[in-house]
Amino acid sequence: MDLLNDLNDAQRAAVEYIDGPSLVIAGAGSGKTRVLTYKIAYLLAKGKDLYSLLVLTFTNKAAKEMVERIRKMFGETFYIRQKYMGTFHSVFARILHVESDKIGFPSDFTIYDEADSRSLLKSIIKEMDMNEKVYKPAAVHARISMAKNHLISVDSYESDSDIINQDKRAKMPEIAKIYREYVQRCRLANAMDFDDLLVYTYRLFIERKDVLEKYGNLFKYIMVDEYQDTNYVQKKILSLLYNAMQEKAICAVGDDSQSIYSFRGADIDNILSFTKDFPSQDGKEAKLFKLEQNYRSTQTIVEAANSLIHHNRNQIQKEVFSKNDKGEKILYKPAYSDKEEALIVAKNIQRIKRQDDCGYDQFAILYRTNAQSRSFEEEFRKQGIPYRIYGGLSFYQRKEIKDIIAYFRLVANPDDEEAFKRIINYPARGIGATTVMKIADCAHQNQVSFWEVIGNVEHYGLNVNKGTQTKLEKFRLLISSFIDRSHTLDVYELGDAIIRESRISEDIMSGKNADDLARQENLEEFLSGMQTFVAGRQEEGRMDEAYLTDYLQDVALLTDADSEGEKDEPRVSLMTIHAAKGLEFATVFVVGLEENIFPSPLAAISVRELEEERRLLYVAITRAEKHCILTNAKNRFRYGKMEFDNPSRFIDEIDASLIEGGEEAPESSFGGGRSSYGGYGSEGGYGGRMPWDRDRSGYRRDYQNSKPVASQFMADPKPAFASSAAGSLCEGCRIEHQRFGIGTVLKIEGTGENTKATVEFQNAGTKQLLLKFAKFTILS
Ligand SMILES: Nc1ncnc2c1ncn2[C@@H]1O[C@H](COP(=O)(O)OP(=O)(O)OP(=O)(O)O)[C@@H](O)[C@H]1O
Ligand SMILES: [Mg+2]
Repeated sequence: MDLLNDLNDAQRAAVEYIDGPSLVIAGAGSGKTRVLTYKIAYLLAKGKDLYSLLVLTFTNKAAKEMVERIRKMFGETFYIRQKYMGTFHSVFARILHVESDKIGFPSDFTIYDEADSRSLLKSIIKEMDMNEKVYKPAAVHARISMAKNHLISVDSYESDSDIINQDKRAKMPEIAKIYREYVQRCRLANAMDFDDLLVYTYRLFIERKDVLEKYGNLFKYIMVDEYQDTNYVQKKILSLLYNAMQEKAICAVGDDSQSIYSFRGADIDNILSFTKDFPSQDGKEAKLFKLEQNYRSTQTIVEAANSLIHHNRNQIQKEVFSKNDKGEKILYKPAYSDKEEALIVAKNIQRIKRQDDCGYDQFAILYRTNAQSRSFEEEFRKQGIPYRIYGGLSFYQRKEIKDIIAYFRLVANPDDEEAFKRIINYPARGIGATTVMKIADCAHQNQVSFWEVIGNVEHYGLNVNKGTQTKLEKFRLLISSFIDRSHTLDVYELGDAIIRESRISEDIMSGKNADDLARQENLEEFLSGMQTFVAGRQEEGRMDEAYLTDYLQDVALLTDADSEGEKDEPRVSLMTIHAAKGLEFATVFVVGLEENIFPSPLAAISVRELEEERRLLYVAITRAEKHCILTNAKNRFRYGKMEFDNPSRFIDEIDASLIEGGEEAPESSFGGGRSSYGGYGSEGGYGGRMPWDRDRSGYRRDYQNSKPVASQFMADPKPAFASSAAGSLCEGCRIEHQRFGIGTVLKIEGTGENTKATVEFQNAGTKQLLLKFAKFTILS
């Protein structure tokens, strides 16, 4: 078949095998996702209906890209509805919206996002008179989420002594109680959190064999991307569906070296037990395919990534090679400070952009934690480099947008407690916190929703004065009028009415400062997003379906990597490595490669966690097609104070012959090369010898054999930076400052305690230093 000509033999074999279960295990960039895409096309060409394919991708965006590719193969007129293609959460939310009444959940349920879940937990913790400092909502949520993803119900949780003991050790013995209340409150609000979308799907399939059978008959093929990151409940759901299929066919693709979600319950063993979990019709094992050629990256990048991952003991051995160009070495650029790190990245972006004549969208900055984006944002803004942040606060998480969406949610599902609390007094309508507390009490005593209470104030004995009662009634009428219109207006028209009549527009449009303008832009962006949604529906001829819930579902389930934002100009992408999974960029910067950041300090305690951190770096490096640049900062402002960190041990683990750089800027000041580098970590005042300071790749060994030019600096190892050197400072001296890096002294003024030096730093501009406090060493 022509279609398959642009696949290699191994990929082609994997695509063409459609008669039973198969697993493709292969390294990064070897075409796993491509195999799935072509397999869909292949099945369609063989006459299968798109509806009969269940395709689970890691992001909604990935699903959309698959559809686009298939469209290209079949011609633009090919009409595709991607109802059963998307993330586990979005596909099963779609199924639940049709079927949830069969397990006693009204189908217009709301989806609580992470913020809603935490806010509800916060209320519960407060109501139960527990200490919020001990019972941190995020930590409690993580525990509950872990339980749900392992299908541990409240009852089993309570009666499991291991779990209870763990909670006791974590000083949160009452989590079981919170869990119980949380589940009840979600029920009462007719809401499901993210984990519930999986848990209730599982229950639906267990409790209603007829529903399971329906989907078992419908699906002719199941495909799963990134299988290594599936968790227990996901595997269980797949397995139920699989067993219900008439002809059993599933294809999962994954890479155990890229399993990076165990903190969310992902189980790397799923990939190992796949062949057992999904036996073929005649009881045989699933067919295993291996892909070995990486098409994404240069040889050097592939080899560097391989050399790193080989340090993991628990890894399936596999070959990955590239026939692309050898390419440049991995560039390693250490910086003095986070500020300088951002500068180095910006400079290299400009350099490569000129050199390769490419757009800003060819670059990605990948970091371990979201908080690290700040220094890059500042530098990029200063230099006018357009960028976009994925993650952190995604568009739909911003306050003004969440407020508007809360109106939508309440219209779709008036029992939604979190939405109710969010807008009962926004924009301000004189309904204070005390009133809300009273409503909450009343609702809990009577086991009804907030909305039910304000609709029947007297019946439930809500104790508020006449004035407040009038205000509540006005609010109720406002929302009711939207509810009435929601049956006739489209989402955009409804949004427009809500924004005007609730007076949100007045609130947002009146301000004139920069923040207000940003909010106004967001509001406009939001409205145009709704227009796009409506237009899409019209195009598909689906104006009749209840699409307010659909719209809300789309919005609630957007993942970090899904948000696209303005497409007007190419931008540098900034994101966490977790969000970058499956993506590729011509140039990738992996930043913040420091002990205490990457590997994360928590990971240092166990081999298992350390291996996961290593896989995370493997994922990061393998996103790069042509250039991969690693950076770290010796000094970094964190948690409000200056922190000193050694370079990440992972840098040492990459085959040294594949890396260049590593010298301090500028290159000549320390005798060059990487030799100067180890001096900091192994002897300086803020490092000392670390257990992992092995003499392996050459950094430290080189250092020990070489005679550093900066002998003054090295002669005074403790502390490495000292103001005692100030006595011999002269104009024209070159110094290395702890924060500002290398600079030349222009002028010295004053005497004794008040001596000041004016120093021009290479990367931090000109600064005046009071020598008494300044921390620097003299270089020459
Ligand atoms: N046979 C091929 N010919 C040309 N290009 C290919 C071929 N196979 C894969 N590619 C390209 O190589 C890149 C990587 O492929 P793909 O994203 O499918 O890999 P992957 O195994 O899913 O990677 P990851 O593990 O990062 O998810 C893509 O740009 C893809 O189009
Ligand atoms: Mg992939």
